[in-house]
Order: sequence, then C-alpha cells, then structure tokens
Amino acid sequence: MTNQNVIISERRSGFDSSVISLTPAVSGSLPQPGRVIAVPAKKSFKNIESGAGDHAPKITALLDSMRASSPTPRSSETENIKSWIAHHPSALNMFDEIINASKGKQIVVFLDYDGTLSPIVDDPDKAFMTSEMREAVRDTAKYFPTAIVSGRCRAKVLNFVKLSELYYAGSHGMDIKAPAKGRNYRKGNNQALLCQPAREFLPMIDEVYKSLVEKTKSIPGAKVENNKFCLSVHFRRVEEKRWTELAEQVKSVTKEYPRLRLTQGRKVLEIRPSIKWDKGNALEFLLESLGYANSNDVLPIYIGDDRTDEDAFKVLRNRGQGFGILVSKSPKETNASYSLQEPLENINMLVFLNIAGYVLSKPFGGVEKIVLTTKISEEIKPKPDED
Ligand SMILES: O=P(O)(O)OC[C@H]1O[C@H](O[C@H]2O[C@H](CO)[C@@H](O)[C@H](O)[C@H]2O)[C@H](O)[C@@H](O)[C@@H]1O
Repeated sequence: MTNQNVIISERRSGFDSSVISLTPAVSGSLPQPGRVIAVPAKKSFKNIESGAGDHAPKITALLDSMRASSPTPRSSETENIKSWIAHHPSALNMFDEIINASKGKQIVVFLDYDGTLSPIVDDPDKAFMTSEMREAVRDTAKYFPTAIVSGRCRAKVLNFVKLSELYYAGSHGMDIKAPAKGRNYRKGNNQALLCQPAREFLPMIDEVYKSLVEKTKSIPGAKVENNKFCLSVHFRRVEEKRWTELAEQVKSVTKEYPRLRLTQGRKVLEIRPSIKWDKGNALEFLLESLGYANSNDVLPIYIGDDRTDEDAFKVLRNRGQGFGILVSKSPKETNASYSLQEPLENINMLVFLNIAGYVLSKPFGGVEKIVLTTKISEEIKPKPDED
C-alpha cells in the first residue's frame, strides 16, 4: 500500500513545515535508472489515419488494429514496464519538478475525459466520474484555468463533468467554447468564443451516423455514438468473431465519404472530418484564447490516456513547454513526459496541484519547496495491456 504525504515548507512565511497526509488512492510507480525502452510492436499503437474513401485501409489492416487493442499480456513485460516507467516516470513522483518549472508561470490544466477523469466501462453512456474526481477538478479550476478536451460531443461531456466554470473542447477539439481573453479577441464583447472548424461537415456526419446505425444494427453489442462532428463505432461489447463483419460494415459506409477519415481509439472506431485539426490544435487555440499565445509565462499540463491525446502531447513537446502526462498501466509509444496509472491516481495528481495552487496564492507567497514523498510497493507486476 502506498503512503503519500505532501510536505510544504514556507521559508519566507517563517512557518513550520506542515505535513498534509492524503489518503492514498493507488500505488505509485518507481522510476528506474535509464534502460532501453522496449515497447510492444509498433503496429499495436498505429493510428489507422488513412482517409475513409479511396485511401481507406484494407479490412485486414483494420482488423489487425482492432485486435492489437486487446493483446494477450506476457510475463516478460515486467522488464518493459520498468524501463518504460524510467522514461515516463509517475507524475506523482515528479511533483517537485513540475512545481519548480511553474515558478513565475501560469499553470493551465487540460484534461481528457474517458479513461482520464472516468474509468473505462463497457457502456459509454455510463462512464460517470466519481464525486471525488469532480471535487478535485472543481478545486483545480479555482487555482488554474482548466479545460476538458474530449472525443465526445461538448454537450455530453459537460453533462458528465457538470462544472460550468471549466472550458470545454468536444469532438476531438472540433467544438470549442473558450474565453475571449487573448490579444486578438479583447476588443470584442465578453462573450465566449466558439471554434467549430468542421461545421460544414455536420450534414455529412448526420448522414453517415444514420447509415452506420442501420448497417451495424444486426451485430450484437455494436453501438454507434454521435459526437456531433465525429462518430464512434464501439466494439467493446461485440464478440471478437464478429469484428470482421463489423469492420466490413463500417468500411462499406465510409468508403463513400473520402472527406472523412477513420481512426481507432480504445475498442472504438472513430470517423471524423479529414481536416487538419486535432486535440493539439484545440490546446493551442485554448491557450491563445486565454491570452497565452506564444507566451513563455505559461505552463500547460495535459493529462490524457488515448491516442488522440498524443496530438496534444506532441504540441507541448514541440513548444518545449509544459508537461504531457499519459494515463496508462502499460508501456505505450508516447510523446508524454510522465505517466499516471489510472484515473484514481489522477485524483491525487489534481489534489497535489491544488495544494500547490492554494499555497502559491497566499499573500505571504514564497514556497521554498513542495516535497512529495511516496512509499512505493516493491514489485511492479505486469498488468494486462489496456484497451
Ligand atoms: O477523448 P475522450 O474523452 O477520451 O473520448 C474518447 C472516446 O471515449 C469514449 O469511449 C471510450 O470510453 C467508453 C466508456 O468508458 C468505453 O466504453 C469505450 O470502449 C472507449 O473507447 C466515448 O464513448 C467515445 O465517443 C470517445 O470518442
């Protein structure tokens, strides 16, 4: 069992160090000395990414990709996990570094929804977040601008999160409601900005949604979700022997629409406009709308679990700014700097950030050091790959 404390010492205040004990959510992860990263075959992490029309992937490629999202775990993965963690240490163990990097900067927090704020469940309509998580997010937004960036449609994710003080980017960033604080927007009124770069695709997406519902209705467990500017075809509850049929049905529809592209998430096929706009663009748009375009005074922290979050991690890496944090139990190719094992750990991460936010906001200021001490279970067991 993990025991985590946050020790906050305030030199300038002359106060004694205070120790705030937090109930541990789950065990942390031990950073190991550097080794060569060994991640599962590249294919497992590949986005299908080709257009849905002429350049559409073959059914076999689509199936390979669907199967790769639930590989059989091997015991030899222990070493891989350890070396992966050495390169992507638990964000909970890197708290000092994060706080040091934030000196003189505004932290802005970006959070994915499914698999990050809520656990992955069989029924997408029941992916509720816990009240503890909601509380942690609410507190985060008190100290730092906080945005949710999700593949779901904006209204649906707002309905799950239920916090009106946050900013929301739905449909993988293609539907953003943001504040108009940036230089380019200040002259206007105080209304929120709406960014919907794929607006012209709405009728097409509706048409494809209807066709997909029709074509997949005979496959038990298949579910088509309308996320406004994109669609999700879920196969988590479809028997594997019927995946070929499902992939064929999806292809039979999407091949008629060369302006759409097919990608894959966690046991889900996603259909979206093939415009150059993703969660990375959403992150940049939100930073700009908050008044931090090309600014060095900002420290974005993006926490996500899915392939689509990699676009945002990549933006942070290219900007050389902030931290991408991947929520994953197993090694994955990633552009994130740090990792968290599951949404439960994310609660602790947000709580730690909130304590830092609280202390930094005090008029006496001057936090000398925030030390996170984490006792970690000795053994890192291989865990089944995520799907
Ligand atoms: O960007 P996100 O907020 O992570 O959204 C990505 C997709 O998440 C949802 O699907 C995933 O979560 C479901 C509930 O746990 C799970 O049943 C499904 O297998 C996962 O793929 C959502 O339903 C999709 O529409 C989003 O695109």
